[in-house]
Amino acid sequence: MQQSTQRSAQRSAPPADPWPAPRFHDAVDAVVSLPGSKSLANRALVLAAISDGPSVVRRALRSRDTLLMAAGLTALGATIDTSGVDWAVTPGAFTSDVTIDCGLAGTVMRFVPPVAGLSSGTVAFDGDPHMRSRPIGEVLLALRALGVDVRDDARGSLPFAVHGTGSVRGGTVVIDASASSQFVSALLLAGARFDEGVDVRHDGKPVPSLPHIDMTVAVLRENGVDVDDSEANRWAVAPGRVEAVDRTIEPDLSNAAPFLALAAVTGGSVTVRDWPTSTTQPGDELRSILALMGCAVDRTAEGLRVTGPDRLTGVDLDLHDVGELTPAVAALCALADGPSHLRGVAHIRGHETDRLAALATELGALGAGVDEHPDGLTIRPAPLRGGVFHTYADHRMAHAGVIIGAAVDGVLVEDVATTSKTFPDFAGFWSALV
Ligand SMILES: O=C(O)C1=C[C@@H](OP(=O)(O)O)[C@@H](O)[C@H](O)C1
Ligand SMILES: C=C(OP(=O)(O)O)C(=O)O
Repeated sequence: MQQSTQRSAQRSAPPADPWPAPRFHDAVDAVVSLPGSKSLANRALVLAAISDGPSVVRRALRSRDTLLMAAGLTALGATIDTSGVDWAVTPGAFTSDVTIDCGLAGTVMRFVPPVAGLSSGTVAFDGDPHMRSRPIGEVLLALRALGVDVRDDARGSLPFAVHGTGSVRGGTVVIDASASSQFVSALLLAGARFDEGVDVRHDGKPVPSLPHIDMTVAVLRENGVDVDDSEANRWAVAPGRVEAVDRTIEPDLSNAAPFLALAAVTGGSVTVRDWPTSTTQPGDELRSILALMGCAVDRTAEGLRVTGPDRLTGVDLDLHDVGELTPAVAALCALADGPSHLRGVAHIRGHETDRLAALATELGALGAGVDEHPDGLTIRPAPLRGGVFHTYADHRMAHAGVIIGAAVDGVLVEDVATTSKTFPDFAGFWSALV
């Protein structure tokens, strides 16, 4: 029987820890409405806070990362009403001395400091313990080169403080963004409000997650900002106003990965409602990845439907552009009928945890053959057994764990609540599909 799941608020009791991942013995048949995109929501919030009028972020995602972003921008001086489904944002004067908690949100740690440069107060940044080892140094160097006084303990990481003067000179800056596309997005998002705008050039190994920079460019243009991205590895934002934001947030297509994977591993069918026909979200790439693994992928009147095959095919994939999909894809590879090679994702060692090491350890502990390479994984499926799947405070490791648990008896996912980073009540939502 087809199950339709539409949940919007945190309403379940806190999940057990470790959490027995639901085992799906039958082919799933479900239609789901997923919460909004973290990447789109946090870009919209930043632009709204530095825009020239009252804004609204519709169907905002209510998750740890977006609430941290809202709290950070509110601390700076914006007014953000997060009480409803649509969040009203009113820009304000940025004048206070404040401390901003980045949690484990890359978008908060990278996107807010350039905005803080526009404040006349001192803005201190810190976050979760692991956040102190996620890369940010290139953004701090860039801000200094653009005229911002940034003080840290010389390690180029959290904690640091931006001593704003109320304006940022801006201009041209060369950075090495090979560790994260968010370095570039951060400078572009605030760049129109710098006196000279900003001209960012990348010099280094290829920038990962380039579609996320394209997303940044697209949302800037939607809000009236003039961006020149006609040359590879160079993005120039002209100085000017940012128009008020009125944007409906699309469902998070990267967070669709475990749900579509559920169809893939059970040989069933999952439809994600409201899958956009055109999008800047890199998660849209799931359509081709799942098709390569043998799934049928089609659009229906309701959304995007994935139907799993009898047996999943192993794949050889370069995930450089879509690194955040790696944990879910790796879990699928461990359940495929042949070996897979995932490449091009050295940078995900700097994500919420070292995802390559974590995946190799956790999939390996359940019986998969996994070789860890500097930039990827080779995964050789083998009969898997139950056990505790550790998540290292990483929401996408939890997604990998529940995918394995759907197909293997006795998998317990440690700290499944870490999924609240980008998905409210993930465990309740997932359980409702059994
Ligand atoms: O700009 C964004 O919203 C994101 C960019 C990517 O970061 P990296 O370039 O660090 O991979 C992605 O992995 C992350 O989940 C979200
Ligand atoms: C890398 C991710 O997050 P962040 O925005 O914290 O970098 C992610 O969500 O996979």
